[in-house]
Amino acid sequence: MKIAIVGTGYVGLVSGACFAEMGLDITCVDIDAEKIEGLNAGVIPIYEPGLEELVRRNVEAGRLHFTTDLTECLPHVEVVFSAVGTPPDEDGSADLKYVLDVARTFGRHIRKYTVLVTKSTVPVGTAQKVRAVIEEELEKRGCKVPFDVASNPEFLKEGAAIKDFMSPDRVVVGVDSERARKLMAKLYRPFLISNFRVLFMDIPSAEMTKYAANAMLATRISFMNEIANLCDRVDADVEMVRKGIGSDARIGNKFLYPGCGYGGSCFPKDVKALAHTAREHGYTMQVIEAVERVNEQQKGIVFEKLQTALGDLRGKVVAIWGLAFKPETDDMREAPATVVIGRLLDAGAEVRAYDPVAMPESRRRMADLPIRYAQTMYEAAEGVDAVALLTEWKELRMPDWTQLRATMRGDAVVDGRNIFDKPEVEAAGFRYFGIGK
Ligand SMILES: NC(=O)c1ccc[n+]([C@@H]2O[C@H](COP(=O)([O-])OP(=O)(O)OC[C@H]3O[C@@H](n4cnc5c(N)ncnc54)[C@H](O)[C@@H]3O)[C@@H](O)[C@H]2O)c1
Ligand SMILES: O=c1ccn([C@@H]2O[C@H](COP(=O)(O)OP(=O)(O)O[C@H]3O[C@H](CO)[C@@H](O)[C@H](O)[C@H]3O)[C@@H](O)[C@H]2O)c(=O)[nH]1
Repeated sequence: MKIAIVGTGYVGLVSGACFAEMGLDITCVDIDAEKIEGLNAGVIPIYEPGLEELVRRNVEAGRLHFTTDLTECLPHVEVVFSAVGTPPDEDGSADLKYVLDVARTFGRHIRKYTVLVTKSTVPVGTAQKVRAVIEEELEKRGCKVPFDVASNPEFLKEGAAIKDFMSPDRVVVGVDSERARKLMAKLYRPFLISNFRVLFMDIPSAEMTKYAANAMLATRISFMNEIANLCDRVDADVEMVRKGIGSDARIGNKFLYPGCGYGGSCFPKDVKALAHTAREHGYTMQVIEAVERVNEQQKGIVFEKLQTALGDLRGKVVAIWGLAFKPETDDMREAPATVVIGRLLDAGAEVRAYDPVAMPESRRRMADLPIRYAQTMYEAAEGVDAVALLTEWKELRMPDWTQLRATMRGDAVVDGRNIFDKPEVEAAGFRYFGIGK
């Protein structure tokens, strides 16, 4: 089966490579000519474990192709996945410009029955808009080509994207025709061969499921961050509390880690977009709006702890360990590091930074800021007053505290992800500041 995937970002490229691995013939399409040129030359535009090898293998096998022109492959494919970005607009709503652009091209050029599947995260009601755009284009052409639209939200996590795509907990598919349903079932069968967990539903429910899932996960994080902030004030240890509640099967132990706030290209934008959809329908989602407010506040927690530790920050030097919004990615969209670094510099502090993979991205994103990058976590910490850990990369988890104590000027360690052993850090002569522990 031949399919096209439009948008060659985290979702599109991973989906394309994984479908190709299952033996399908995939064409990945992107309007970014530089990206496509790079991909055709074997350059992967993002850091995602395992992706480079997966792409190379499938390109070599002749199953994975890259182009800037959707119209070129459209006559040959049965399904088009739309995995373009849906960035937040100024009012928090999802900007559907790219999604509707794809629909327009689809409507202008299809010649036979094809299904347009939206994989991007889009607000409930988007499929109707997509369908209307396609119908409008077909009408302009004066022809009646059969087509279907479908919703197939993606649940992969960056850093574990291939594993998540290859063995998903479930696949959610919103359809309104039997023909599209059969096609989608065929497409996903190889991924779920021993336990078919494709949940078919109506399209609005599928669109809504994606936001509900992200909002629920974000809610757990903001909830735990508030519990941690209270633990700080009453001398309780949130790590004990986390274990205590996570062992209740009704609660479960995942996504209960307090820290310096959630970042990334999804939770912040999707929580805002859900709240916006609700308001558009005359309803205020109070829990969801509070989740976002708590997160905004939490992104400042490391800065506040540095203030507590160091007092006036003017002239103080701080090492930032970890810049990406989470480990195993170079993505810095909405990363807490951007907030902490901005506030430190505004307060007159000097910033040294180290991240195993996100430094090129950080240099690009914060090009105008006077950040000094280091080659190792130890180099970043030389002569500083405090170190602050923001991303729990594996290589940052077991520092040699004795060595650090000898080379640092000050004695403050702010653990924005609660990964260090407080007694061990204190035994080496440091003052330890965790999040609720
Ligand atoms: N990043 C994730 O982990 C993740 C996970 C699940 C869902 N999502 C959702 O999937 C969607 C894509 O996210 P992403 O992180 O992969 O985005 P991204 O920004 O990494 O990639 C989007 C790509 O689409 C391309 N594009 C835009 N308009 C186009 C057009 N008309 N034709 C061809 N290409 C076009 C851009 O050039 C870009 O390369 C979003 O809606 C996001 O919310 C993301
Ligand atoms: O207990 C936790 C778990 C996560 N985080 C933070 O939450 C953010 C998001 O992490 P994660 O969910 O692992 O990464 P994403 O790649 O953003 O994935 C989320 O967003 C994607 C895009 O919609 C969805 O597909 C995924 O299912 C959903 O987990 C990161 O800043 C994490 O540090 C916490 O603070 N505490």
